[in-house]
Amino acid sequence: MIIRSRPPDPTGTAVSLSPPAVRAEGLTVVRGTRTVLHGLDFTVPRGQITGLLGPSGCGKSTLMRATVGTQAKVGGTLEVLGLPAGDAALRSRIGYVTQAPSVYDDLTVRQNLDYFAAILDPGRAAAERRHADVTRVIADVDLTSRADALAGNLSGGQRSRVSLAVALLGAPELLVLDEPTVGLDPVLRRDLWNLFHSIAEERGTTLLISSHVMDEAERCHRLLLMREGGILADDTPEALRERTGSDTVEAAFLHLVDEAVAAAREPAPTTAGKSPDAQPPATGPDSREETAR
Ligand SMILES: Nc1ncnc2c1ncn2[C@@H]1O[C@H](COP(=O)(O)OP(=O)(O)OP(=O)(O)O)[C@@H](O)[C@H]1O
Repeated sequence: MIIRSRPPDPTGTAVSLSPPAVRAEGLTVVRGTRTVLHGLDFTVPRGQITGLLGPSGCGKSTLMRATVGTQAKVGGTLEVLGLPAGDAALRSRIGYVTQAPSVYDDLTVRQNLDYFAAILDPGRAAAERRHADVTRVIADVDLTSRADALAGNLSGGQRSRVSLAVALLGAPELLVLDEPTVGLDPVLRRDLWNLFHSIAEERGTTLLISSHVMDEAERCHRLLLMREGGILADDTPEALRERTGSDTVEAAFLHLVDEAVAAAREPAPTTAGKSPDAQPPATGPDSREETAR
């Protein structure tokens, strides 16, 4: 189990010895015949919660799939915990929750977790450790009282939390959560965000969490704001609000969209900037776009 007692250092100085949790340079992804991520540059610092926000279809899930190594046709540089994304050594170090809960309906909550724990940490010798890990993650997601209920008899929100519990097994260093709070009531959403913060602060885990609910942005340490397959901003919520003179991250986002649209209307500068609207055509002759991992 990897538990880091050192709290995240907002200056980044104390963690500078380890590579960032995620480092992307010129990250490009092609899905079908379309380029859906256009040469992204960003880093995700360790031990913090980074929110990945943007409208539906902007590429959040694609970026997450690339990060966990399940996306084909990924070009450019993408390093995760210092290794190339998709490296086999990363499998036990990353927890990933997709948008659709992936649990067996005909097994109880505990049986689901026992099953996944046995894959992650097999063998009789590990039985006691597995039992403790399963009990811990069920408590983490507040499902102890439903541990013996069939997953198929749980509510949608409870099933999502079983998926989250699976991702927490083994205490991964990086948790990638694709819209974990979608469809949850406000109380559960608040409780889950409290859990995310305690995981980051007490265990030093890095969380990359997508959402298209802008009020969740305020709960993150850092934000990657996305639009149309590009990164519109990479900053803290406070800095974004300050920079744009906005009261909320949502207003800051809209301000940045307006800026990007206005910039795209201006005559092309000599070199393209980082704005997605200033990128060359998605199907340009960059050979990296066709490189499958
Ligand atoms: N299997 C696929 N084949 C081709 N294109 C796809 C596929 N899946 C997604 N896309 C396209 O890739 C782009 C990015 O999709 P993605 O699912 O990453 O967006 P998203 O920001 O996660 O959206 P949402 O918030 O609705 O989940 C979209 O334009 C989408 O149409």
